[in-house]
Amino acid sequence: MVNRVPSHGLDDQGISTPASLYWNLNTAQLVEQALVREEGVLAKDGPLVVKTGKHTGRSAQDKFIVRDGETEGTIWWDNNKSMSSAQFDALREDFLAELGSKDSLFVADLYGGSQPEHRVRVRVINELAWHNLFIRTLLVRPDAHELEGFAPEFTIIDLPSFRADPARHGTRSETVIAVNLSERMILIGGTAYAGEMKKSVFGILNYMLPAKGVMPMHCSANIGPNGDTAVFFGLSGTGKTTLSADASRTLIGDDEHGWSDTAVFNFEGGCYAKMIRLSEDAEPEIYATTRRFGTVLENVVIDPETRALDLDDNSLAENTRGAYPIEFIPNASADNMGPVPKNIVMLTADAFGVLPPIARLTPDQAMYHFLSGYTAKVAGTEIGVTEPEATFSTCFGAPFMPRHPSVYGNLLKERIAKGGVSCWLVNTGWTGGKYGVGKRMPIKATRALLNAALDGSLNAVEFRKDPYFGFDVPVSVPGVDSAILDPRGTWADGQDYDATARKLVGLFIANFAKFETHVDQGVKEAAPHAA
Ligand SMILES: Nc1ncnc2c1ncn2[C@@H]1O[C@H](COP(=O)(O)OP(=O)(O)O)[C@@H](O)[C@H]1O
Ligand SMILES: C=C(OP(=O)(O)O)C(=O)O
Ligand SMILES: [Mn+2]
Repeated sequence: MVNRVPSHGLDDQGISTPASLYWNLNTAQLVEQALVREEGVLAKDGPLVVKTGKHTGRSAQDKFIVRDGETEGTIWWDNNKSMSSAQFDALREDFLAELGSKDSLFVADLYGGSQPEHRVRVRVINELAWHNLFIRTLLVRPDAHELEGFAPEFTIIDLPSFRADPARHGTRSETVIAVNLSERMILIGGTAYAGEMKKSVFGILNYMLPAKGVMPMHCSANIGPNGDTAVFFGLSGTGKTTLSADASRTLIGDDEHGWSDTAVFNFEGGCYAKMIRLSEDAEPEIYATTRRFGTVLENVVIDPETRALDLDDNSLAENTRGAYPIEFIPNASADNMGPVPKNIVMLTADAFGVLPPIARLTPDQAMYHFLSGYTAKVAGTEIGVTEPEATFSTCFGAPFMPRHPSVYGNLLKERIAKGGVSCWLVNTGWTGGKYGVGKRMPIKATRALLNAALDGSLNAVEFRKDPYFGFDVPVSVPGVDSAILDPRGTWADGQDYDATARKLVGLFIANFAKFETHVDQGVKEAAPHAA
């Protein structure tokens, strides 16, 4: 087994363990290890299939940032939970003791960030081979030469079997994601959901890059045939991954990017797609990744005999996931980078049936919607609960933003002010009125509208002003059923639509109150009105 110990070993970092250390194993070696250690099984066509147990998604309430001299004045504490240095010290001591009790550990040296001058060197130490495979698949893989002298700037220790102690560590539960920005260490324990690792690296870059004048973004990105980059902001489930994989455009990445003076660059080197009810017809590129070696499938149900996948089975999780290297998508950028954007798309999944499937935004409206970060969930699964649930998550990613939203907002504002960028709001949510009646927007319709927006042809059609939100909505678009362009028309009773629209406007206005003092008059006036 290739297992070259790098020049900067764990001893350099004050970490000592009798465990066998597996350094920078490749995909085949890590899959082999995962199977030998019975961490997962192989699916029919090659993917490694694993279960994460209790945690099948992120534990946002269990994430903490250490509050110290470095972070006191730089972190947006209203949105980030704090941990004291003493609590972190105790946690680190216990993590290091636990490392000492392991027989084997897997270590990967990786980059967060594709643009060389803006990346961060991250070392990830895992107790699970499949977690090591996951993070190696998701982040940017250094070449053999770069690995030799690799000196980590940040270290992540990821121990799913660790149990945090609320009394000793100040945590809320046995689960902990503790981020120490001055010691440059992240400790993840008590959860096996692999997405926690990649989003931790996102948090690091979201903290560091604004100081270098780079805008970090929770978005996907791709490049059109004319070299026109588009970025797609959106909260989880709004369609970043789905819509960015489009055969007619070159994929830069599906989730986390930086916008520097010269480029849009992926923070990652892999994608993390939702697998639940994935359709081969609507998402052929992503579907194909479920049929090859190198993909890691989390909580996807598999027949123990035939090893066939059942992507429709949500018995282990609704949030079933697939991780694969970006080159598994046929038309992916070789360097995970593209030119600065021509189009900014804000994705939302509106469950109220109020927002149109596409709208054109002025720069002020774009700022308003960026700071609002609206999406919605359909009502809960309990019988009788029919009201959709609105979520406002600023910058379309509040859980990942260590700094105040105005920091990210101002970076966006500067970029839009330079000119040459068109902004769009795209609703991938539910049409046709109240939930129960409504249907999710067909992926093909969303793609058709997006492509018309991105290739410029949408600018040639007739627009109307939305009476509530004030943005421009196309009246008809070639190749798209005009009926879906006007949400009010899809409701059985227009007055029901109006009542629901007024309610949603009220939610927007109440949510935006906290930003009023941070924005100028133009952005304030971009607020919706209860017409
Ligand atoms: N019109 C649509 N646009 C995008 N996704 C849709 C649409 N309709 C249904 N979906 C489904 O919604 C989910 C979007 O998730 P995903 O692309 O992973 O979002 P994100 O990457 O923003 O978290 C996928 O499961 C996709 O199949
Ligand atoms: C990985 C995640 O991101 P997204 O759902 O936006 O793809 C997540 O939220 O855990
Ligand atoms: Mn995604």
